[in-house]
Amino acid sequence: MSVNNSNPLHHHWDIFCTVVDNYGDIGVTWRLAKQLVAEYDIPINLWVDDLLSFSHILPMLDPQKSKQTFNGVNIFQWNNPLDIEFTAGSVVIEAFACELPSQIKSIINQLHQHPLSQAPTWLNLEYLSAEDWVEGCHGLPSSQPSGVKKWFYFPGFTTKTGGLICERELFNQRDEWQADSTHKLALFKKLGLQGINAEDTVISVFSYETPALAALCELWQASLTPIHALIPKGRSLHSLTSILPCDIKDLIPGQQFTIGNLTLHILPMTDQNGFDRLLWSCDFNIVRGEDSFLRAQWAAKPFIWHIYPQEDDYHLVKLQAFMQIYCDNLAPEIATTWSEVNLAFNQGNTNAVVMHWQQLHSVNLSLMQHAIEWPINALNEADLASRLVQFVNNS
Ligand SMILES: Cc1cn([C@H]2C[C@H](O)[C@@H](COP(=O)(O)OP(=O)(O)O[C@H]3O[C@@H](C)[C@H](O)[C@@H](O)[C@H]3O)O2)c(=O)[nH]c1=O
Repeated sequence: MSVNNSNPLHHHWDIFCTVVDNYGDIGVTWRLAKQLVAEYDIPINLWVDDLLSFSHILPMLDPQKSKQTFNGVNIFQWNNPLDIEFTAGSVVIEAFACELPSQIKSIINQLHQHPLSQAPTWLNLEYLSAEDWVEGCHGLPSSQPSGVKKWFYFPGFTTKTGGLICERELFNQRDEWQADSTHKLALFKKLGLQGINAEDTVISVFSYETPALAALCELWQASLTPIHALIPKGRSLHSLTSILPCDIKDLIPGQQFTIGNLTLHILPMTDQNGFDRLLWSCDFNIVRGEDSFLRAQWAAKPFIWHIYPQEDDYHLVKLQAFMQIYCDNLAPEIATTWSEVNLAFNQGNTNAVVMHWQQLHSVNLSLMQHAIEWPINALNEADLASRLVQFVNNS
């Protein structure tokens, strides 16, 4: 590995991602990488330390292969120390404060100090939050001992933040999909989910563990009309063991079982496009983390956000910050009901979640209308990729 760069810089960008747990870190970086290639024609190298986790949301990926290309993105196995030749491009992104390999840091430093070379723009892509302080921190530089600057890039919901990931054609594609109910029925069939009629209520569930989910399932069993809960094999099911017919490990995608008017379907994991279409096809989505949380908003359907738990319940501060902006122009009774459902779900408060879910019925139409209007407002005219490209050009 050497500093073989002299001006001009190579055009490509490198994105580094460590998989902490779950799929969010790789989910966000993979989505951004695809968009930068497709919409900005930027060659992207995505370095990932855990290809096995990645393969759950990109089933065609071979976890054994150290180099492969999908959607025009070069995907590299990131081992420490790095065992694949690295050539600096014009941008290096460390996602979510993952520590860059020391070889790469020293290449960036050497390029910075070399009078005839230019170092890549070095960015730290942060987690999404709707909190106020984000505006003040977005775009701040931190000077490294060598003098090179690392920039902090914060996604967010206002014009003074880094924006939200959203592909240019996404809303058109969603509208076309949702205009014809045969699309959702065809998707359910393709996923091996049986017995779902066009007028049935369909709810996708991609949450963490919480007793609130079991309480809702109990409520749904007594519903007067059929409800289908679509749940991938994973963390949500750990809260439902008392109603599952077998061990979670023995469940297979496509399997379904009915209790009262509730049918639970075990959902196969799909790629991200498939997951989007699933969210577009359901009446209500229970999502989590960072990426599915945003995709549920883009689906223009009502949702519950099960936020990733943090120490000292800090996640509840982040939840409140988002609920405040989401409810900003909602009538008070709608805002309160929706917020209370979300809070109860996140706090695992079984009585409260059931009570507030029942109240959702009376505000459902307004909530659905709000879900349709929200995505345009939330984008604030520019998505994350376009703001990021502009940020890099200006830095
Ligand atoms: C269920 C499903 C999900 N997905 C994708 C959508 C998302 O990109 C990804 C899930 O990511 P998230 O919704 O963010 O939830 P997550 O819980 O998996 O990830 C979390 O990981 C933690 C380490 C982070 O700190 C959190 O902020 C959060 O990102 O999986 C598919 O592509 N296909 C599927 O079938």
